[in-house]
Amino acid sequence: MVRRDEYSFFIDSLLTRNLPFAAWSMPAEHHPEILIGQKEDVINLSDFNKLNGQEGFVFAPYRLGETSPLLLLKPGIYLRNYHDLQTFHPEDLPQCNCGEQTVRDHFIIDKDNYLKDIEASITEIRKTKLSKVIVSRLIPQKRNDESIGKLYMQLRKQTPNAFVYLVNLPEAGLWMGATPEVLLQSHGKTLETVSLAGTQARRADSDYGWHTKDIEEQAFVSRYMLDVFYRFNIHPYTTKGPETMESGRVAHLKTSFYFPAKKLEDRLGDFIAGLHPTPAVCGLPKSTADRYISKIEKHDRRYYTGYLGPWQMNGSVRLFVNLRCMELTPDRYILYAGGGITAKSVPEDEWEETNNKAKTLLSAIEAVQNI
Ligand SMILES: C=C(O[C@@H]1C=C(C(=O)O)C=C[C@H]1O)C(=O)O
Repeated sequence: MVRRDEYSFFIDSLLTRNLPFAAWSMPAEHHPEILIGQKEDVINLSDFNKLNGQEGFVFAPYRLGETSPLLLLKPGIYLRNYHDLQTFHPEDLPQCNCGEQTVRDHFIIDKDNYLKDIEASITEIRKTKLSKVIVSRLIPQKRNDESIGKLYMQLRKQTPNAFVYLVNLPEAGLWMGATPEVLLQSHGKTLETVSLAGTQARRADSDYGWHTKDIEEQAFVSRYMLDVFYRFNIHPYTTKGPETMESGRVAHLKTSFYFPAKKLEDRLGDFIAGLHPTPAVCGLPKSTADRYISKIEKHDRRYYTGYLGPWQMNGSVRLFVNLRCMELTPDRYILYAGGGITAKSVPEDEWEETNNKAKTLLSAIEAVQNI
């Protein structure tokens, strides 16, 4: 058996036992990592700043709520490469008594109503203090009896430059995604955070030019990062970008910010609570945009535009914003996609942008359904 088949079989065995786990691979790294636990290893944190002093795999929602708690899977069985996977047998683990997944309603907006919402958002931006808001929608896709392990392998193969994950946690459910956006990542003694915004379809020739709308939108996010740095007394720092970053079927504008980790020490949890949600997924001014999102979006974002990743495991932090993701229900995949609306937005283009963002996951689903 090739390694990929073994790994997909491994994932399917964990799912059969309904075990809580998080599987992931880092951008441009090919080895699999997986953390497996039991029900009691999943803890529910009451607030974003409660991460200080904790360790494990974090799965955080966009907004804290009863249906979407902030979860941490504590370090239990941690496998870090193919060799670890080969020597471990999920068949030996007991079935988890984690309860069935809650069946939820998902509000699916049609194109006409989405375009109307984007029009309304542009009008709101022109006449109020709101300068940018991220509006999102859900895209359903039929789930047949394909192997989820195979689907995860397919997504890993198609998007090697993303943080590709599959998470199964009681209360949150089953989620998969391939996100390009770093929230906070350590490189030895340095921390990196990123401002990512502006989207266009990926080009075969990689010869990208950017419109003012995208350049401004990304600059808004960078500006916000600097405000947070100021509040946490982070200086000096270095920057790289803005530069084009390709991911899946789209490309974005990205600036990376680097600073010494010792600037934060035991305040890392507070820093994350200060950053999240960034204007890349919410808008500006942040609280006005957040209120507007509650009003305009008829669906619950749950973990989409939240963040996830290994937190303080082996002393490092690798958190990503939960984009290009979907919730797996027994009969449907529910994809989440959105885009930043500014005064210069064109509704039809925004609709297309969400379609382009969803293509990464849709093409992986199609590939495994057509085997
Ligand atoms: C909101 C999403 O992506 C965010 C919005 C972007 C934009 O508006 O151009 C670009 C990257 C992300 O920060 C999404 O993928 O759903």
